[in-house]
Amino acid sequence: MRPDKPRDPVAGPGTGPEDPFPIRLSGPVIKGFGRGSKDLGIPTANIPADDLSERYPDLATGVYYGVVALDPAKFKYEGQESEKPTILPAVLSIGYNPFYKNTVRSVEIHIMPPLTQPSPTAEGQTKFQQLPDFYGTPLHLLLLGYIRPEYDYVSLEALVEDIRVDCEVARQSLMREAYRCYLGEEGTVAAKGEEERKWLVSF
Ligand SMILES: Cc1cc2nc3c(=O)[nH]c(=O)nc-3n(C[C@H](O)[C@H](O)[C@H](O)COP(=O)(O)O)c2cc1C
Ligand SMILES: Nc1ncnc2c1ncn2[C@@H]1O[C@H](COP(=O)(O)OP(=O)(O)O)[C@@H](O)[C@H]1O
Ligand SMILES: [Mg+2]
Repeated sequence: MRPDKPRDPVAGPGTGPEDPFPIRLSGPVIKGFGRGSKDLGIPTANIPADDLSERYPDLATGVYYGVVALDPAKFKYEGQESEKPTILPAVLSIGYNPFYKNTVRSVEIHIMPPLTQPSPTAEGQTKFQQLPDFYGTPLHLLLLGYIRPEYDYVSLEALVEDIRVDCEVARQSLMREAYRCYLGEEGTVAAKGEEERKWLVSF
């Protein structure tokens, strides 16, 4: 069960991602149990978790933050005109969803709006970003940090509120100079994270 204590506003070292991060994960967006949008109002793009245990046998289950890109041949983010994919902030869970007692591990990614836009999940708000569906679209994900373990919750509302806080922790963590460069925004140090950014947008 979720421990009853206040949450840290950021996660991971301020100096930038530390071993084993950044971690590259990718795959086509597949169907999950359909609970994200329907039960929680939080859509999560699921990608296959099959080769995780082989590639990262020690990767802890839990909640992570990172950045994602979607194949522009199949999905364009609002306002995106060119074939250059938009890199967006993301928060995700890797695990068994103890609240739902899943028996297989899943990777579920909630894609957030750019950091330059106001947060729709600031305290007191629960307007998680809802995009048009993009099932089947190839997705590249760069894991940059670990936030917390997965928990069971006393109620659905408690789970939703903790995921809202995860979104804020992810945002604040990614806002830091040493992480923001992975989003490839103007004004950030271009050289840093360049190789990872190149991989992110190559489909
Ligand atoms: C940031 C984030 C944190 C999550 N944390 C938990 C958690 O602590 N416990 C849990 O049971 N599920 C957690 N979930 C998973 C949700 O329960 C899951 O996304 C939901 O069941 C949707 O599943 P579906 O994609 O199969 O429809 C989390 C999801 C996200 C995106
Ligand atoms: N902000 C978002 N983040 C992730 N997926 C989103 C988002 N907005 C819409 N989607 C779409 O919603 C789908 C996920 O909804 P969800 O209810 O979790 O269903 P499933 O159980 O099939 O994963 C994604 O596969 C994607 O097509
Ligand atoms: Mg999902």
